[in-house]
Amino acid sequence: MAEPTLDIRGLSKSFGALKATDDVSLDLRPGEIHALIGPNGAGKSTLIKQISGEIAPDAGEIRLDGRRLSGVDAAGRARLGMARSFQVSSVASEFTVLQNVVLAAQGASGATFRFFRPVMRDTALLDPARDCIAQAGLMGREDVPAAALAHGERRKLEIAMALALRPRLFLLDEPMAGMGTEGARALGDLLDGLRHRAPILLVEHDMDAVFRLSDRISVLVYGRIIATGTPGEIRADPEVQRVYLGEEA
Ligand SMILES: Nc1ncnc2c1ncn2[C@@H]1O[C@H](COP(=O)(O)OP(=O)(O)OP(=O)(O)O)[C@@H](O)[C@H]1O
Repeated sequence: MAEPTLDIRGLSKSFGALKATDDVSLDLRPGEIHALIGPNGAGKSTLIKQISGEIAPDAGEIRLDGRRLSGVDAAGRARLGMARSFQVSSVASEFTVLQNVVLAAQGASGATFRFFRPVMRDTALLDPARDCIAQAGLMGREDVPAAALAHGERRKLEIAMALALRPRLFLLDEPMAGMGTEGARALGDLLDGLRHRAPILLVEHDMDAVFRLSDRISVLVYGRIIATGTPGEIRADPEVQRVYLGEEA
């Protein structure tokens, strides 16, 4: 079996008496979409924040490509290729699609400050940025200000910006939120293709998308993983049925 890209062992985080994540272990393998599902308050966001470096775990270990990440902050993890998307604040509304992607690429390179106009003439930055825009399905929209994009296009811009990080993996937190049926399906198709660029750890409440796209699903309940398996295994798991999926699946 291929070495996991991301390997999480025994991750725990408490807020006072509340164990938000409790001895969580999971891995993300090359080429896969691994979904993390669970009821509201199960600890999904807390887990993602520990992986991205926004919250320090109380215990446990995270490895990216075999390298221990303790002591590496969120910016350092992003530079190592951990692309966390759908943090809307990272998009600059007044800048165009192309400018946003170039800025993301420049930030990821860890380059010190450079003046913006020369950056926008630098083909070494522009060509890969245009590639990322095409892969995210935004070809022809390069010069549109982010503020003028439709909701679904903005999601695509966030994907293009994540691609500009030359990611080793994607951490996607509820990408389908607010998309509508058609939009969610189109975004799902995009994610389906992206997994071959870098594996995806997907937190998502849209169960249709989760069961359609995922290679594996882990179910988190009260901070603990109660099951990990293929969509078929998860659907058939009696405990998952009892505590979470119920009539939904
Ligand atoms: N900074 C914090 N301080 C105190 N408690 C917190 C903090 N962050 C999260 N929690 C609590 O930890 C638990 C897990 O929250 P978390 O947001 O990780 O769940 P979630 O599975 O992402 O939920 P949702 O599906 O609603 O987004 C919840 O009970 C929440 O209230």
